[in-house]
Amino acid sequence: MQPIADICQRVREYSPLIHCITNPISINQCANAVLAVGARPIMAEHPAEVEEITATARALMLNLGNITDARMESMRLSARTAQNRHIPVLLDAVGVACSRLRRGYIRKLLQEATPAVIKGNYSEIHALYRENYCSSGVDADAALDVQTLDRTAMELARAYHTVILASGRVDIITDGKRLVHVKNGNPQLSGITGTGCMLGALTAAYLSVQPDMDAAVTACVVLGICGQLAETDRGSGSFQVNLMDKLSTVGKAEIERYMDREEIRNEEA
Ligand SMILES: Nc1ncnc2c1ncn2[C@@H]1O[C@H](COP(=O)(O)OP(=O)(O)OP(=O)(O)O)[C@@H](O)[C@H]1O
Ligand SMILES: Cc1ncsc1CCO
Repeated sequence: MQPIADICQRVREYSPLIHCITNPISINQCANAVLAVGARPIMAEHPAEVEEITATARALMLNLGNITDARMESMRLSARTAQNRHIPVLLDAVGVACSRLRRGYIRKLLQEATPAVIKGNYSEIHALYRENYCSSGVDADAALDVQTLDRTAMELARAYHTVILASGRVDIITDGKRLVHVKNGNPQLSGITGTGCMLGALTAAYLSVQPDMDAAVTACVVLGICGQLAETDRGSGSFQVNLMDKLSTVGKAEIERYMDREEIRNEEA
């Protein structure tokens, strides 16, 4: 795989524009995360302008959290533009395990366009695989284990010819041939809203310079290490501030020192 510090460095060097169509709950954290790692966010979502905006971007992030009619229409238009122009897309299946509307929408979207990466927490990825699986809320079902998600993610990646990123205590990334686990992270990351959305935004930023599964691995390592370094006993407000500080300052030395990534399977080798 490409060295993670090199992928990070290329984003800082080129300052790519990242178009994000996302939910209003975590839109600010996502924009700041993209800026912190050296890319430029644009959070445009009006259906009449998104095609024009996507065409100027180096990657597109689509996030289903807090879906509305307007955002559904915009995401479809932007996905089509990105597909035609070979702009990599990160699709974040937020809430798909608890909503028939989102499940139906994502299925249609996937018939029209192939994202470079589909991401979700364990429940969301499992819901894309098992038609009848449901869970409540946007957080992950604690009963789903890593082995189950390894299988689910690999089969989904093969079926959709894409990369699957299943986030959780262990992040799972696969393109159907390679399977990587990233164990960096901190339980405090699940104590503030939107860290999963930030992971999607960071993956889109790294996809702009590395359009394959190494972009997703890089985002998991960077967010995970920054989560570890941000740990605090002062509470979740301070953790959120520390996290943003670490994202904007983390460098090669810390990445190489703390990276906890394991290649579980590689059918290409
Ligand atoms: N218990 C944990 N220990 C270590 N890292 C964790 C833990 N839980 C989540 N993370 C990390 O937090 C980040 C977000 O993942 P998570 O699966 O919590 O997203 P999510 O459920 O989609 O979040 P949200 O809906 O709030 O955006 C990932 O980088 C993941 O590795
Ligand atoms: C809390 C919440 N609800 C819809 S999206 C979102 C942000 C984290 O996914």
